[in-house]
Amino acid sequence: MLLHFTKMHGLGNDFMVVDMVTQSVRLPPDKIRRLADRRFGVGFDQLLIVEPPTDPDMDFRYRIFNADGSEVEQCGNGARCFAKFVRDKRLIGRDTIQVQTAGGNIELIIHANGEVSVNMGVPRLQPEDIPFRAQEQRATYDLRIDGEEFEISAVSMGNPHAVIQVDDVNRTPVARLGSVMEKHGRFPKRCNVGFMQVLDQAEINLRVFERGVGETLACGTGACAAVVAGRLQGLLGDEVRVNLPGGTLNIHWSGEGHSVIMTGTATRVFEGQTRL
Ligand SMILES: N[C@@H](CCC[C@H](N)C(=O)O)C(=O)O
Repeated sequence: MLLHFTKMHGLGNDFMVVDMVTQSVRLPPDKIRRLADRRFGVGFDQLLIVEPPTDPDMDFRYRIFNADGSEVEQCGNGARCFAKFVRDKRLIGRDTIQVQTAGGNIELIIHANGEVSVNMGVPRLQPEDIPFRAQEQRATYDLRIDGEEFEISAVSMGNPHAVIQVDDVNRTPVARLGSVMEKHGRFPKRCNVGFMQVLDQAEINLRVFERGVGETLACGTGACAAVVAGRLQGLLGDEVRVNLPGGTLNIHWSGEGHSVIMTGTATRVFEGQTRL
């Protein structure tokens, strides 16, 4: 059976996007892992599936699978690519698109310059909603990783994130700390781990070790979580440029109870088909 797909990326965070509105294929976790393999398969950080919605008020259902085959709740860079994909394929004619995800409903807005803004919803900060094991909600928590003490923030953007402030992202052992932190017992569903260097109130550098993938060139939900964590600590303002290894995202958040708005590019790389 032939599977048609589009290879896309958001700042180098790359995706295989599959339209399951017009085709129907079964993709169990072992197949996803094989397709994600960068030597033997197509190669991607996440597989994005476009499905008809189960909620009549939504335009599409958006499902996300990490390279390790696990289904996850949210993907910010993927959401921008999702918007470009459904417009380019003429699955919708509008520039504002309502999408249902396992991490909550999101709104995608395609701008005239091709950039996409995503209303990522209100970040969840209560420990049980992240989920994170703690007695009460705080801006930072102490955590022991590999025998060292760290101050981390815990934020859900639909998916769970830990954010750690560092002096210099280029001198941070992201793979070593990220792989331990991802599986820390206080995050029962594991977590994505962001390492944030604050440059000033309006700009940060960020590297993210993603759950189920490893370090990626960019993470949209990670950028949102870092801005939320930084603002809650009084380090950042409402409008923040987030520099990731693959490029820059603009994040707007005006504080607790408000939605996070992410704006950035979405790029199509090629169309492909593969035999399953
Ligand atoms: N690349 C993403 C996040 C994808 C999911 C994440 N790895 C998880 O397991 O939650 C983004 O751009 O947000």
